[in-house]
Amino acid sequence: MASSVTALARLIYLPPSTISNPRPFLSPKLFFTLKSSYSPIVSSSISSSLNSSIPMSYDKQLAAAKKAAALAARLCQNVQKGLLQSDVQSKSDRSPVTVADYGSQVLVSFVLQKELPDQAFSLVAEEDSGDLRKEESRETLERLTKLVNDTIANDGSYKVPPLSEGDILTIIDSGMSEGGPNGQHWVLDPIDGTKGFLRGDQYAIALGLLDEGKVVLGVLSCPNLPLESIASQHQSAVNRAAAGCLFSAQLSCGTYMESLDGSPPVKVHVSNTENPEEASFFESYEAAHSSHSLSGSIAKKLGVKAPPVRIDSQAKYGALSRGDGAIYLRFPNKGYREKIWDHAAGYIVVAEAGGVASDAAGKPLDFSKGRYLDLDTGIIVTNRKLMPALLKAVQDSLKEEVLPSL
Ligand SMILES: Nc1ncnc2c1ncn2[C@@H]1O[C@H](COP(=O)(O)O)[C@@H](O)[C@H]1OP(=O)(O)O
Ligand SMILES: [Mg+2]
Ligand SMILES: [Mg+2]
Ligand SMILES: [Mg+2]
Repeated sequence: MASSVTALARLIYLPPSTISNPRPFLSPKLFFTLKSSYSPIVSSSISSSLNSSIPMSYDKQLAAAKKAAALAARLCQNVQKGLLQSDVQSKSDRSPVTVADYGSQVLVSFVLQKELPDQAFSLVAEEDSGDLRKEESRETLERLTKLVNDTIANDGSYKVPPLSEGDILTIIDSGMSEGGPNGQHWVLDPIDGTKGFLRGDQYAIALGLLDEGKVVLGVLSCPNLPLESIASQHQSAVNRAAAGCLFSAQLSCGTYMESLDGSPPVKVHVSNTENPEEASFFESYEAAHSSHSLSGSIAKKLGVKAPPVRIDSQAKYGALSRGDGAIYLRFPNKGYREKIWDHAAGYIVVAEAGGVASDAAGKPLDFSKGRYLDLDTGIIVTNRKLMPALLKAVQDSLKEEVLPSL
């Protein structure tokens, strides 16, 4: 390493003392500009030597991710307002949801590429343009294009000509990356918790960044999540409280929450409780997404007294990261394959707040395998003190229960 840094120092005329302690003399910006523009061999040997002791900064990517997820939330909120006003919940027509899912994906991809023009762009996202290209989707595509252009124009940050329908389709398909263990990949669920979105309940725009297969930052935009704890509130009271939370986390930097209207961020921490009797637990609102009977039996074995808090989407990870509850249990039907966009952002939001997520066998979640998580049975999330007892209760309950097949 010393020889690489010596060569770099000579090239850019840094003082000799920089060679033994390079980082303080290089602002993060200059350091990463140098790192990316210097020859690949030297730059990789510098970065691997430095990475072992100095954490990489993802500040710029985090700022872009927050902006993207907040703008997408605005589009989703507008669609959801219209959806509830037109009482479309009682109809089988799900097109407004589709418009919001696609619109959110377009805005996130658009903002990331505008904010980070010098970086290679790879996005693993839930939606693709296949259905939108069909003749019967003409009206949806028209409406989507207007919605996206109106949101960009109202925001005012980007002076660009309106996007065409063709642009919209192309941007949606920028999310078709396969991810994997090498390089950086954004991971996006443009609306996580579609059923909650339809009901007017919880949903999240979930955006994470993988670097060499590890989640290094995550943002959860939760437009309907109350700013105050939802620990034991009744759902109707929860719905009336001031809402709209943006969680953000970066590796080794903690987790922060701010309001979507722009209050200053506050650091959050998971519940510290070691006593299961004081712990409450989250699970899916939808019984089809996660076995309520299995989590009920686990909670009972563990000694949890409180009834489950059932909400949709990765808002559960956000709520857990600020200590609203201490446990999140997720046991989909046998055969259901979890996607990385359903957990990447939530995973780091909880981990940086002091929590831990694993599969039902206690293995850490592995985001490096492509679009799917390859895991055993379910996902469990809690604080570090409760994890051993939770894992035992999970394994004992799993022995007793056979999950239904899909
Ligand atoms: N059959 C299913 N089992 C488990 N999860 C599902 C199923 N169908 C959809 N999902 C996904 O589960 C997540 C929400 O679950 P929950 O709200 O219960 O935590 C969403 O990512 C949702 O996808 P989507 O992103 O399309 O809404
Ligand atoms: Mg999802
Ligand atoms: Mg989704
Ligand atoms: Mg979906």
